[in-house]
Amino acid sequence: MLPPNVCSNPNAIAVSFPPERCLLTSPSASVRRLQFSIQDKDSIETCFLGIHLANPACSKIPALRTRSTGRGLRIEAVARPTILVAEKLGEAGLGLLREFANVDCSYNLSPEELCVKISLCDALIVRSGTKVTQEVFEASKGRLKVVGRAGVGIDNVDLQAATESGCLVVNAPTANTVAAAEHGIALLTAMARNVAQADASMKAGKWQRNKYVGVSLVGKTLAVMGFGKVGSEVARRARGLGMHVIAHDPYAPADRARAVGVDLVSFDEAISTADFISLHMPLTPTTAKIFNDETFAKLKKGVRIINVARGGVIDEDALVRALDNGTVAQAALDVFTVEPPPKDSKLVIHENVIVTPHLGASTVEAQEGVAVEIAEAVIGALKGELAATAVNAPMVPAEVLSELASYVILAEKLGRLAVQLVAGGSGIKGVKVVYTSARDPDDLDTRILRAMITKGIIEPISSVFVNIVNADYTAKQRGLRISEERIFRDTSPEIPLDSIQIHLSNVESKFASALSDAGDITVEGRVKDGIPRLTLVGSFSVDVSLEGNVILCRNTDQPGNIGRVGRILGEQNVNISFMSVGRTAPRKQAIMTIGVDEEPNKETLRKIGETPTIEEFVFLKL
Ligand SMILES: NC(=O)c1ccc[n+]([C@@H]2O[C@H](COP(=O)([O-])OP(=O)(O)OC[C@H]3O[C@@H](n4cnc5c(N)ncnc54)[C@H](O)[C@@H]3O)[C@@H](O)[C@H]2O)c1
Ligand SMILES: O=C(O)[C@H](O)COP(=O)(O)O
Repeated sequence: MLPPNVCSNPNAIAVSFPPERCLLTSPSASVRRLQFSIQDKDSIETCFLGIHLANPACSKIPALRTRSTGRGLRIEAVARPTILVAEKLGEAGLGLLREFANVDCSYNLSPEELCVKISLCDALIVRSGTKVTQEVFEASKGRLKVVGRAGVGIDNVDLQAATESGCLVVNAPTANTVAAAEHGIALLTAMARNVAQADASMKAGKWQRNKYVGVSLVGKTLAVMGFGKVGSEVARRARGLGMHVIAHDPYAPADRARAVGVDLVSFDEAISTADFISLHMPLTPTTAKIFNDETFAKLKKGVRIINVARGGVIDEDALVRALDNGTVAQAALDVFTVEPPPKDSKLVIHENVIVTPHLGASTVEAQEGVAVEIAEAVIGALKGELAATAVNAPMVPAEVLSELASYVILAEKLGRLAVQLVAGGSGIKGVKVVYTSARDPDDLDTRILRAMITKGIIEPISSVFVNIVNADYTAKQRGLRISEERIFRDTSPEIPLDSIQIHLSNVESKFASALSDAGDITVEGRVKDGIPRLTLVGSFSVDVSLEGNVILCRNTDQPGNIGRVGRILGEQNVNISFMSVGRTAPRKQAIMTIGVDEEPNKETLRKIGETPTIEEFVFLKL
């Protein structure tokens, strides 16, 4: 049995053993070390099984993940992730999740129970009924990587807390649009014809034909507040009912509205001219209680209101007053400030109000669609893919990501390298990134590169985990100003980038030769044949693959230097993977860049430092 060595995560065991014990071979590199990160102790058997079955195609087995490191190929056997589904989800989505992960469907958890469970989960899927608060992120202790909102509204997820903890939030924004729009129309027509009240009356044994005379829709004005996905579908359907539709949305393009035969108007015009008002804006600090006493005072007397958006956009007490004084003739509500609303809610029991318990998205078709949409988004995010429906991270299309894949690695390694050149390792304030490219700036999305540079700079000098979600936030928190500059270079626009340069300003370097003429620590890299390479240190051109660890030495260019350093490394069994010499001129100042597979011990580094021809040197881990 292999000796387990328990690592810092209390839920994980890391087991390492030497190459000769490995049962795996790899097509691309020799295995030097094998490490299993097993997040759930109960899965150890499964992981070992996976290893015995492994063959050169091992990287295709989902439980095994290969990562190229300076020490060769690192293979990690990872336990299947655990996904907590905290609210009912369609079977098709659950099926997809179960193929990929351990799925724990636990509905109706109290906030305390959720906090206990979450520390054992990598992803959480909710609908609108679960509050994902800062406490939940804190309780997860960094394990929670993705929150999937099986629907549109993300007002029940604390996005700031998610971002701060590097947790990606994804939603399913399209699959319930039609269902919500249909429910809006159902409420509109039911309200106009008193369907719910008449039904209740008949069930109570009455026959009240005169009491339930309704109003017609044709020719009436409907104001759609929020002309997004649901709002525009409601508008389209209302036009089919012969209504005159206007809309208010400060962010919607007028031509999209015109295409549906709708005029975009101001908030005041919309609310003061409408016979019916249908709400379809999200709940945000700006829209919270946007319908209040002041607003109701501006409405056309006898207006009818439908809300299938969020309860919080209406001040519910003000609505009760407006209903009581006849300003609002009727309201049809699917959503409430507090859900479920209190049993004695004056709004719910009001005779001119019809209500449904947040059913907008609740059709069989919509729930199956939402379940698949969110399952795919969560699985993709757990695999490390950038989600197209990310709510708190830049959305980078898959094709852009695949095109930039090697540059993403380059960006992180350059950041990692640059920060290790700083004397003291902290106190960096200004980072300038210069991208040279033949592409038009609009055709080059650098957000992911900036995030990876930030990761490379911050992670070696802190315990913070940085990813694309929290990179900008973390940089800001640490007072790190990252500016970006594009330089046009007339190379092939087929290639997204020619080079990436990082400049750290106002810092001292432990390797003076890394300072450019302007006094900034400067490193530059390029991708050649898909391999990230270091091409400039300070003002010295070099050309080495950015793999493994690197020793930078400054010396006077003369015969014997390479041999001397090579011998010291060889004596300590440190394998040199590559070498490059950059010099200002023959026999003048030179930089020797040596890639090493192993990490030299202190004694080896001391010997290199004492070599008479070496003027300065630095060892950098990539
Ligand atoms: N009842 C339900 O079950 C149900 C189902 C689906 C969606 N919803 C809710 O409906 C709302 C709309 O969903 P969607 O998918 O159409 O979202 P969306 O993002 O496509 O549309 C929202 C629109 O509101 C606009 N908007 C933002 N602030 C505004 C403001 N101050 N005034 C006017 N418009 C503003 C935006 O520009 C956007 O066009 C969301 O709150 C969502 O949670 C509810
Ligand atoms: O925002 C949404 O998608 C709707 O309000 C649906 O919410 P639900 O998933 O809780 O039904």
